Amino acid sequence: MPEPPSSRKPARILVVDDQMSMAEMIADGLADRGYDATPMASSRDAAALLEREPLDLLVTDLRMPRIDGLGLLAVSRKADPSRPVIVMTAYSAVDTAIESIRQGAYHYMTKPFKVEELVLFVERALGESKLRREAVALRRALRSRFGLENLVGESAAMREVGDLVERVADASVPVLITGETGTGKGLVARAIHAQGARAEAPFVSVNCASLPENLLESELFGHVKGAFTGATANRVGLLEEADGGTLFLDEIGEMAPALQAKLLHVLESGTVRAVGSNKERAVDARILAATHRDLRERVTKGEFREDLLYRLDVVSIALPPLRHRRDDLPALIEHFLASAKAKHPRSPVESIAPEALERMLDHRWPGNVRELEHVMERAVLLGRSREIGVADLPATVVEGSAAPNGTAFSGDVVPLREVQRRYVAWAFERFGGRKVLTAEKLGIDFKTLSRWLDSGGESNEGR
Ligand SMILES: Nc1ncnc2c1ncn2[C@@H]1O[C@H](COP(=O)(O)OP(=O)(O)OP(=O)(O)O)[C@@H](O)[C@H]1O
Repeated sequence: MPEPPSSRKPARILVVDDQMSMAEMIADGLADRGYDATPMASSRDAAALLEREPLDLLVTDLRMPRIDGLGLLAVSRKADPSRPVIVMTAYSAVDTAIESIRQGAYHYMTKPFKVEELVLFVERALGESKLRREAVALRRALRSRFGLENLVGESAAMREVGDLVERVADASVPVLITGETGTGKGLVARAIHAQGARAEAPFVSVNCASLPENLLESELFGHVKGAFTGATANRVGLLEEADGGTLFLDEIGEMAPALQAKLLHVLESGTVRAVGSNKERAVDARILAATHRDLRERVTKGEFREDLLYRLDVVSIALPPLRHRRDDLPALIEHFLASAKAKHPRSPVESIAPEALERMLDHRWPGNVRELEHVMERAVLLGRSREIGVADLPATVVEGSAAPNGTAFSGDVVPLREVQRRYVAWAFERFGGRKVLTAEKLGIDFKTLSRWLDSGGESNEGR
């Protein structure tokens, strides 16, 4: 596709009419107003030019030998669908002119017309196509910053997530994104927004757990002056700020019941009422919500409204914990290694040693992708050599890989004392029977450790 015109260069316009004098007259008129206009009588030559050159606009007669105006319109649209085309027609051929609009022409002018009239439409068409091009460029930029390509991971689970994001992006339905902390819920929300029809409109995000109830209420719904002490002016809420775009409600599970009811009202009525106001205002914000909680369980406990859950859970995207998609680890490690290197260009780190990689592959990653991101950044920042070694990894990663059998949450429940005994024995073994190191790592003193090991758990510690 031809490049959009630079703002300094005059727009290039091709004027085609089989009567050369007519084409010239119009081109002269346009040139007088600062356009770079070329007259042409042969529609064949014009077609070749339209295919080859980054022209900004086409003005063409409809009735012409060989390739007529509709033909030229088709050629132009194929070469550059965003290039506006204005057709000229005799009064008797208005039907064809209307057909040309159906086929994508911007406007038709009935002959005879004044050049000033044409100039008006040329200006408007060029303005609109510039805006469209800018919007496309902006959207592309947004997509590359927040789009799907930022969701690293080729595991079946992540491919399914990517697929769902694409399928729901353009719809305006709410999406509920679930998953443990750090699994990428925020990233998925941004990708849905950036991928969809609302990409150019605002993406507004709020963490429902971070604010007390009354503050969150006025953040979300806005307030009018005097609604409460301190409300010294009207304030537009986030729902309205996100009008036309997306509102991302993170940690929705923490929202207080009264606010849940107000949010449900917004979803049902498409209107919002600011705190202290009696006026409902229409609002069109797409709601994306995320939680690390099991909302169904919260519903059972009476802590979350079932009707709101149904409204939010039109589509849900569940992000699996990282330990359930270990296939993604190598790609994620590489991704974060590259981004950490870009952030810390003075670091000598280039790669990761096989042993360190092995430890990372074994780790349970309770903090999921966020934890991995931090581990990589730390290793790149602190690393002194080309390779990240085991010593560059935090103790949690190095030691935490093999959870002691006694502490795995499965099977029979055993008394805490027994868990403690088994854990201590496991740690002792892990540190090669070195009592001082084991005691230090467990955060207990040497004597306590000895008692625990000697008594097999019959310690009177803590009694
Ligand atoms: N699949 C992924 N590819 C690349 N980066 C990811 C991926 N998943 C998560 N991240 C990165 O990990 C970090 C944590 O992700 P995010 O904040 O989206 O998680 P979250 O599930 O919303 O966490 P929380 O529940 O704690 O808010 C971010 O920096 C994000 O960019």
